[in-house]
Amino acid sequence: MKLFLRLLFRNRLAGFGAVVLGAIVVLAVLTPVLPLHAPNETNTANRFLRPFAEGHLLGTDHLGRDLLSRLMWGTRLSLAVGFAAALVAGLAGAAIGVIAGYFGGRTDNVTMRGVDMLMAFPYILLALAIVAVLGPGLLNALIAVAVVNIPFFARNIRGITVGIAHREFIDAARLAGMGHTRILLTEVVPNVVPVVVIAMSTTIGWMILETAGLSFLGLGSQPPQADLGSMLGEARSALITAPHTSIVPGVMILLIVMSVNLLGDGIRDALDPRLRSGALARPMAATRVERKTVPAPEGEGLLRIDGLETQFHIGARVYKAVNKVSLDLKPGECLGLIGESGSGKSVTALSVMGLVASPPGVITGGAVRLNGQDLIGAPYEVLRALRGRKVAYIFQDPLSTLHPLYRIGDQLIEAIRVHEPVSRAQAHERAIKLLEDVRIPNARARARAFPHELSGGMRQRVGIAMAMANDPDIIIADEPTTALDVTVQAQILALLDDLRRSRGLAILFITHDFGVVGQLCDRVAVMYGGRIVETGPTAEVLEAPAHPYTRRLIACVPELGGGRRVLAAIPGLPPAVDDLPQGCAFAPRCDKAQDACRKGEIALTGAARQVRCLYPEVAP
Ligand SMILES: Nc1ncnc2c1ncn2[C@@H]1O[C@H](COP(=O)(O)OP(=O)(O)OP(=O)(O)O)[C@@H](O)[C@H]1O
Repeated sequence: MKLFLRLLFRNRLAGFGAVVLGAIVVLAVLTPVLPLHAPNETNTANRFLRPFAEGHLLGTDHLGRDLLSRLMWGTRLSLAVGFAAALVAGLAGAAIGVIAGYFGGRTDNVTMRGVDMLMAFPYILLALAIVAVLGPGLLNALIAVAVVNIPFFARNIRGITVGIAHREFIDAARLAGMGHTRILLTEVVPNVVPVVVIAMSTTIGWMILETAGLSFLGLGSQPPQADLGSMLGEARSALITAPHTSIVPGVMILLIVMSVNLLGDGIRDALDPRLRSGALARPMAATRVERKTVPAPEGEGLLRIDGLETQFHIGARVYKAVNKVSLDLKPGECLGLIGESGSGKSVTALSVMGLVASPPGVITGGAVRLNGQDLIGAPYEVLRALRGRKVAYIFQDPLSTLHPLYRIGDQLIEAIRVHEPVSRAQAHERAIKLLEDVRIPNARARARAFPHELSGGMRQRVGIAMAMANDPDIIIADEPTTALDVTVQAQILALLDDLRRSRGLAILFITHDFGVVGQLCDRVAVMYGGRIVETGPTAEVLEAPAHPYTRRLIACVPELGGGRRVLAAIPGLPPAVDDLPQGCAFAPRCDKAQDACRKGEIALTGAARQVRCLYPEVAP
């Protein structure tokens, strides 16, 4: 709740709306105890008194009734009717939407076609027709406004429910033997409530306006009862001679609707977790850079990452995903980057080409040098020219990176032609050659396939072919074999190894599996809590790990024919990167940790083999 209020008031306009609406609601609630004239007390001798007349702060209307008093009572009524109509429309619409979306089939067809029929009428005509049937009166106006708004809620909520009804947690609830009512109440409804609240908060203003419209036409509140719409309606004939009688309720309607809408927008933004993390904001073309100093290069190399710091800024929280990471990659070399889930491997890899989404990502320090050229903060055009051309990526799930509606051949042709002005026919021949290079059988026919027609292993080969399309110098492979079975995994690793040897490719290989590192990588860097904790030649690190974390990671890998060995899981969880402990981040899970490990900054020491540990297993 505190977070919600903070997010809400961060939006100044929403805060302004909340203050104005709050003041109006408080006044409306206090109206019966305020020292006001009776709202219906007529005094024809005092007709159309101007504002600030004695005893009548806002003047009087055509029957000499006190405008201030009528305004307060009218506001009270209009607010109550608007809120009640929103509540009725929201609850009824949500119930229809949830039932139609959850049960689907005929239930969905019948209810939604009924809703469509309601929507086919212009809403104000429909409201007029309903009031004409029920008869004029405030309650009937409320019913009419609620009914014409039900379709809006029903369609919205049905859409959300259809998405939820096929999710795994609903299937799990069904498998657990839960009945429909229980699933609806405990699984579906809690997921749609925020959407209902958001939709209601943004439509209350509209409903207040519609109710006022019906009252203005004489179909809502009946004389002498005042609501804002009827006050406007009665003042219509004196619009020129006594404009204040129209202006007073008009300004109040404006204030209420404006403040409700501003507040509604703020509530929507504060409640939507995607907006909160910036996921729906349009990401910048390259990661935002806010670095104060540029570190000097620490050595040569095709790719040098020096003291890279990448953070996620979400509200007041700062997630230090990558914390002063330095790595280097030579031509033709394969460097493994290993660590548990959440250790910062992917964010490191994406930072290289400025691909971390901003907001919320920010590169706050360090340098990434490709052949000596610093890429951090480089203009977008420079990065774009290098992406795919010099540095290409392969991701874990090719199904999510390949376009589902284009043939793989066409996607390869597009990848080639982004960087090279070759004809389509030439690009097509190159695409076939690439597919052959990644050992896709019958490449010419396969080029006409859509991604869903290929197996996981074949798709990953296409992913590799896409990465190779422009003959890059470096491939950054982010867990490319995690989703594949071991046989296919071995084939893909062999393919990558062949490609790197035949083409002199450098590979940054991200994985959480030491077995994979052992097969492919010359050197390995171990990451934990956003920092490198150990680096060195793969064989040496595997043979004699220096950091207790590396030792525990290696101990988790089963060995074929390795005899009976206990696979020791690492106790505890990796640290939250928005709340990293002092000293060594692994200390809370380490069986060798001493007091000194929990203080200050622990340096990465050593040369060819480096370790960030005060009590390493072996001296680096
Ligand atoms: N958009 C984001 N907002 C906030 N934190 C994020 C965001 N993206 C990543 N993080 C955090 O950054 C840290 C590093 O994430 P990263 O994806 O690099 O880990 P990883 O080691 O690649 O894990 P995995 O193997 O699961 O991909 C994690 O703690 C993660 O929670």
